[in-house]
Amino acid sequence: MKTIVIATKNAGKVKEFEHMFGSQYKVESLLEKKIDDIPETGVTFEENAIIKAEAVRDHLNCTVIADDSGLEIDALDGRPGVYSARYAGENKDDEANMEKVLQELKHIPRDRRSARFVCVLAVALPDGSVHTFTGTCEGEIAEARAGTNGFGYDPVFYLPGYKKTMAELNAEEKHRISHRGRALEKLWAQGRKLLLDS
Ligand SMILES: O=c1nc[nH]c2c1ncn2[C@H]1C[C@H](O)[C@@H](COP(=O)(O)OP(=O)(O)OP(=O)(O)O)O1
Ligand SMILES: [Mg+2]
Repeated sequence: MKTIVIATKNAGKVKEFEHMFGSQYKVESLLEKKIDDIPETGVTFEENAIIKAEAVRDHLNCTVIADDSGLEIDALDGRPGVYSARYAGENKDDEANMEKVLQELKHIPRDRRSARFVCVLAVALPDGSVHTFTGTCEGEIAEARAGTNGFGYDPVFYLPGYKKTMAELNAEEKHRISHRGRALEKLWAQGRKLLLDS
């Protein structure tokens, strides 16, 4: 089976990529590789995805996919955005991040709680090229947490069409509509050749 390296230390992402790449690839991640933390110095998801993919490609000399993603809340002018992972502090605490968002939106009514998840996948190839694919998922910030599936901000991300939070969907349902699922769908449609040729 072919191996694909995902430049992430986020166990929630790894689980989703294992699910989505399914039977076709063996997924490897930075959880089992000795690579120093890569400073995410970009100001866009695209910049950070490229930084992570290129750093690991340059280290391992193989095709690498990186995922930079986060939550944009309209009432907060797009925050936490690229700072989603460290919104409540350097230790990347999902619970504290959700609490901060809920507090900031405490007095914001339902019709002004719109938000979206954004995911940019960057594929860095050994030939030096890099290719990006973007997916988004529209929703609202719930008034309280619900659900235990997924990771990150999923318990506070409400999908009006499903009357559920992202954390109340099962893995298949999430992948069908999520920012990550949609970005991967584009990679699959437009960039699959990149993976097959590398
Ligand atoms: O499907 C998702 N469901 C809920 N929350 C999500 C999702 N996708 C991203 N998120 C949140 C988690 C984290 O707060 C931030 C990603 O930050 P981001 O820098 O891309 O990832 P990270 O630092 O956790 O791991 P790494 O850079 O090693 O891939 O957005
Ligand atoms: Mg990160």
